[in-house]
Amino acid sequence: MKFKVTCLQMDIAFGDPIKNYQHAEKLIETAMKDNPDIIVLPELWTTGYDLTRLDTIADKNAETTIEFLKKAAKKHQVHFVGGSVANRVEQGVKNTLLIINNEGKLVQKYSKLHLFKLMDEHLYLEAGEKTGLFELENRNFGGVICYDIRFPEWIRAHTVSGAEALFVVAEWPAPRLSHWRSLLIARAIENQCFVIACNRSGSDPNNEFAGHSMIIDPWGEVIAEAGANEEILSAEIKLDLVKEIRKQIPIFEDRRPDLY
Ligand SMILES: NC(=O)CCC(=O)C(=O)O
Repeated sequence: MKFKVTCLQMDIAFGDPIKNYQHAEKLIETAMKDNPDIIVLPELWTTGYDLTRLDTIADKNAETTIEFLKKAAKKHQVHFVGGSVANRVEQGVKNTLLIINNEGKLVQKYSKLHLFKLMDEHLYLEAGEKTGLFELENRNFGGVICYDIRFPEWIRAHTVSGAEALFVVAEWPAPRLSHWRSLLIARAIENQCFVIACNRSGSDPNNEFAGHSMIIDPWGEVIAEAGANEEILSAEIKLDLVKEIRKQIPIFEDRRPDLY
């Protein structure tokens, strides 16, 4: 089974959800010319990292963003790994990834587990509590957010539970581009899974972002990589390759969870 996946590596207007919805809508229209099966958006794409103004700009229960994505999913009959959104819930604001299927149904919400202190997330956001496992067309996937990729045991929790591809949504700054690339390739090799990673481009008052969204196969080969600027990046992922590679080097059989 194969899926065409498309990352919308977009620039994000700081603290301006209306502008970002309009911009995303245009990018989705353009991306659809290539007939993708799954469209991926970056982390916090409606607000950027405007954390001090979350009181006014966070999306209550992510309702507006869910509606936006549901409408686009139904119109274009495409699945969305709909990036993450500043999601106002009872306990505070979470950084929540939204998965909407091509019938316009919300199939999963995953809130970022590891908050990134270097960008003050711990001061403004609440951490999530469960995995980002989800199913589309009866295949198993995992979804995580940016800093989460520094925690191999968290990614492993998704692949031992059956994920064949890992989606990563991010706002990863340019000075750590080499970490971004190495960590994503390592996660693909050690988990023998596809990695589809959508970063943002552009800058905000505090950071310049790296771009370089990547689509990596389960052997660790980069099958598509964006540059630093805004770009729509697509590739086909053939999920049967996961089984082949896991048969060739059977790390899931050989690991020793009795000792570690
Ligand atoms: N938005 C993030 O989680 C950024 C993570 C990051 O930059 C890192 O180095 O890790």
